[in-house]
Amino acid sequence: MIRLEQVSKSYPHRPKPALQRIDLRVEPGEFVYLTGPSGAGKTTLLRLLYGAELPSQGRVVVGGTDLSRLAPRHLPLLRRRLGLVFQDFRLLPRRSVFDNVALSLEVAGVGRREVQRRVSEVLEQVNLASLAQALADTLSGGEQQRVALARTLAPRPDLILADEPTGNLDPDTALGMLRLLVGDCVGGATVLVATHDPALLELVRGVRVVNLECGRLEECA
Ligand SMILES: Nc1ncnc2c1ncn2[C@@H]1O[C@H](COP(=O)(O)OP(=O)(O)OP(=O)(O)O)[C@@H](O)[C@H]1O
Repeated sequence: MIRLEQVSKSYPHRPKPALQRIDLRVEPGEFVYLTGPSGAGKTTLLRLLYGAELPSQGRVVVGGTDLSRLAPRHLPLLRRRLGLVFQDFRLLPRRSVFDNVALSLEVAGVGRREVQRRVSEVLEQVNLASLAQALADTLSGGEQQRVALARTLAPRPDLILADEPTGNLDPDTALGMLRLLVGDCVGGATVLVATHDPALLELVRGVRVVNLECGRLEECA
């Protein structure tokens, strides 16, 4: 699903590269934690995977598409197969939970009936069915983050990239969120979760951990 070959990324006016000669393979359906201290290059790596940055050297291949060569006009097509989860999830505050999730399908051209069906299904999965008609800004932080996750899951992405998805959540709520990302509701998608928080790694065990230190990669047992 993901293949990075000798990928380096340097930013202008920065003495050190953000990423150095990274090799990484992630198989379809795999769940991977991407860890490392602040500034190690986690966000940069994710940005390369959704085409927000180009590598300075090396190849970035996502779902068979070489992003290092992709023309910008083809990016929207690739992004349709991706689901992004950020700490700053930006819901439409005065719209209902249902509408916030439905929008992600409507922009993809999904018909009304199918929108109804899929939004209901995904709200069940993230345990928000009872709040479907609530306005987004009346929800708790954890509930809002689950709406954001539902919005990401509804179009059934092949690859989910999450950057500090539990950043603002208390440990119990963070665990709930991670269980969703590891569980059935991602529908077999490949999931990459970036975090600098070691406590998060304790929450879900038995998953692959890939560690970045100063732009270099090491696999942890
Ligand atoms: N747009 C940019 N322009 C210049 N330098 C950047 C840019 N984005 C990131 N960097 C630099 O690249 C390095 C890696 O940053 P990055 O945000 O990828 O790290 P991170 O591991 O995600 O950190 P954090 O956990 O704090 O979010 C840092 O030194 C950062 O200052």
